[in-house]
Amino acid sequence: MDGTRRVLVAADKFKGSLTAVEVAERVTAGLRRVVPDVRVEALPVADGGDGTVAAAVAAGFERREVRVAGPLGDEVTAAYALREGTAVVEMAEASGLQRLPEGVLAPLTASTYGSGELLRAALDAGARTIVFGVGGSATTDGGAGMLAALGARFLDGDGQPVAPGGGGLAALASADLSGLDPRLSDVELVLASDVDNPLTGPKGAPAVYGPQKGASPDDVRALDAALGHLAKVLERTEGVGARAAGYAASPGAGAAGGVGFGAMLLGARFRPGIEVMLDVLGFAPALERAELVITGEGSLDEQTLHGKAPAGVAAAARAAGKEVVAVCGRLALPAEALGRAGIRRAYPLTDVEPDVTKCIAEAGPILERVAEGIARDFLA
Ligand SMILES: Nc1ncnc2c1ncn2[C@@H]1O[C@H](COP(=O)(O)OP(=O)(O)O)[C@@H](O)[C@H]1O
Ligand SMILES: O=C(O)[C@H](O)COP(=O)(O)O
Repeated sequence: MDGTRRVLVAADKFKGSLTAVEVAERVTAGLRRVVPDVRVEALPVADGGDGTVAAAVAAGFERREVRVAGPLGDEVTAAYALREGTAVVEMAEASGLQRLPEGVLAPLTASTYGSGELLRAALDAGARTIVFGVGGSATTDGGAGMLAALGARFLDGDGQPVAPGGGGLAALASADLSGLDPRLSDVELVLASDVDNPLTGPKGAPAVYGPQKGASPDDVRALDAALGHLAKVLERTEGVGARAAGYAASPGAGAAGGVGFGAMLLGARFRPGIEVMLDVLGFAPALERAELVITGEGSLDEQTLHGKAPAGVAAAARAAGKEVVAVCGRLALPAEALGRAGIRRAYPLTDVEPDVTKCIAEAGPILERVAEGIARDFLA
């Protein structure tokens, strides 16, 4: 060892103020100001939700763009990432809340059709493994739109396709999965999600995530019934049968408006999003080279402990015996909870600048000052 300090910056975005790439750049700049010869490796991370393709691209994947249907059917440009037969497909790129025209929520009509088109693009590109990162979606359609884009048919009593979105599933009379793209049976499909909710019920997708997509209590009841109905119709569909009930009750089926359920019908294996992404991004070898790991996200809170990126990074780093600190916009966890998660200390921007509006508007320069503090505490 030559005495040079080695740091790995593996943080998620600060949603609303900094991308994960910007977080890594700002932290690096702050560390260098105090310890000019510090060796910093940047590995922006994501947990399957928005920012997942950007993290893969930062790690060396090729960015590919495709025109697909947005949540309401209007065309959008969506990206996926590809490297050596592995594609990283981010559902939010096609069906995310940020893709809603004018940002107007559409809980009953938003469809995952475009996510199915993105998966098809990955198949067209020759992917053998597809990591399907979900979360941040505008949709609650059980993945029916996605399945339709891949060749399934969802018909009403008159034999006509049902209307797009979870609301349309109430009229579902029959389903036909025989036309699904045959290439799906030859690929490894991994469902990367940070939630373990089932499809329906009190912990299901409509009840837990419907309201943030604009669903009223009545909409939640309607969507819960519609997704339950989808599972029942699939139970009597050739080639699916009892598997549908099993998947509906499985952890992760309720991810991203039930797209987890649809992905399971395609043979997807559910894995916690941050674990999958750390593998895909090459975290383990980077970790080996580092002595200090800096992770983080916009808000370090109770949710963070439940499978969010910093918790996954800290768990892996602690298992390798590395010191972990975190940066964040706001901190809502006591020191003991951080300690249990393997985070030695958290550095919120609000410690440097108590005015939260400024912390968001001037997040970059403030984060640099926060990183200077980390350098003084751990590297000087
Ligand atoms: N620069 C910032 N300063 C203070 N708080 C921030 C800043 N950036 C983001 N936040 C807070 O973090 C929240 C986003 O949390 P984050 O952990 O990034 O995403 P998620 O919603 O996926 O958990 C924002 O709503 C805001 O409260
Ligand atoms: O990260 C999320 O937002 C959760 O996975 C829930 O997914 P959703 O918001 O797309 O329903």
